[in-house]
Amino acid sequence: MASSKKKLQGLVAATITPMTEHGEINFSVIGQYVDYLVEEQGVKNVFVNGTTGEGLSLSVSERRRVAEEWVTKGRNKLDQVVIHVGALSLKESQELAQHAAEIGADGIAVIAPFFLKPWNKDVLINFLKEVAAAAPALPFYYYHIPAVTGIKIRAEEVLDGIQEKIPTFQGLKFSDTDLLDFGQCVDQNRQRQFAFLFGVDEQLLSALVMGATGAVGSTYNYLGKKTNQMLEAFEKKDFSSALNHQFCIQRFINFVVKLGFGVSQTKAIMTLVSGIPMGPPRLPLQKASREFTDNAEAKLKSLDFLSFNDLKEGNLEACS
Ligand SMILES: CC(=O)N[C@H](C=O)[C@@H](O)[C@H](O)[C@H](O)CO
Ligand SMILES: CC(=O)C(=O)O
Repeated sequence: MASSKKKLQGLVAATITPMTEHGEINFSVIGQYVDYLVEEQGVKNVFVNGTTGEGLSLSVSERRRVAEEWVTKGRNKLDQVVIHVGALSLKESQELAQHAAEIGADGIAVIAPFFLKPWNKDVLINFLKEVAAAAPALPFYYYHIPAVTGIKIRAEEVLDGIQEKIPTFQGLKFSDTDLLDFGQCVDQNRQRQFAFLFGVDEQLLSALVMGATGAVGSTYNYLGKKTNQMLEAFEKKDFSSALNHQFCIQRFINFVVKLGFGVSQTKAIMTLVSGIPMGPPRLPLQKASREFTDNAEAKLKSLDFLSFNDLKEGNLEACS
């Protein structure tokens, strides 16, 4: 049985996979990356090899090595290391699940296979169940990201009765803007102690109202501190200040979304903010343009997300 001793809560950074200019994984900076998340962003949980980590663009052996590095470097520093083990091949997914258990990860997550697709809930559950069974002692999270997988089966349906099929089921990572579906996932499972992790960073406050117990996202790599301030304000029921924090985060995300925002841009922003070289993404993604990075940098500075020593009057749109 999965141990439910520690529930996954708070912010979870969807980790970037650092790469060299030649497209190889740069394992050497992961230790530094762990320290940065904990010390500078106050983020103590990670979600490895997901969307942001280009997990589906890595080979199985690369995915194993990346997972090992995070577990090893995160030991005694991070609270939880969750490994995304979803793949198109059930066999690969099971291999990765078993491996995650062997190396001492804290949980596994799986997306719906998206090439040959499960067309209904029962088939999707059967797939997830077979993966979960390969790591029978690890908490299992279903990763719902319909815009990317193209699998539109509502999360509320997937969760209905899931614990009977997958005893290790422990939560949902919900990366969609349908708050009706998300709210119903929470409402229909109130007695069950599941983790409800929201994955649309720019809308996290609305999901907190709807019952989210935590959040997994790409922006917590570099806006973790700011987002933690929002969580604290929400916790204290200071909703006006929580809203100010959310709006501040939205100003940045809205700005980059309009320029074109994805994993490549996340790599560029994180390199800029943390000083840790994340390198280019792997094909089919392409490196963010110089123009994007310059614009993002100016915006980060004006919002005070990046120190701006040469501006004496303070920045123009910083939020308190
Ligand atoms: C599609 C995608 O990558 N979503 C991420 C996690 O689920 C989010 O963290 C977004 O990057 C973030 O909300 C910005 O849109
Ligand atoms: C954003 C997210 O959760 C992921 O990269 O998988």
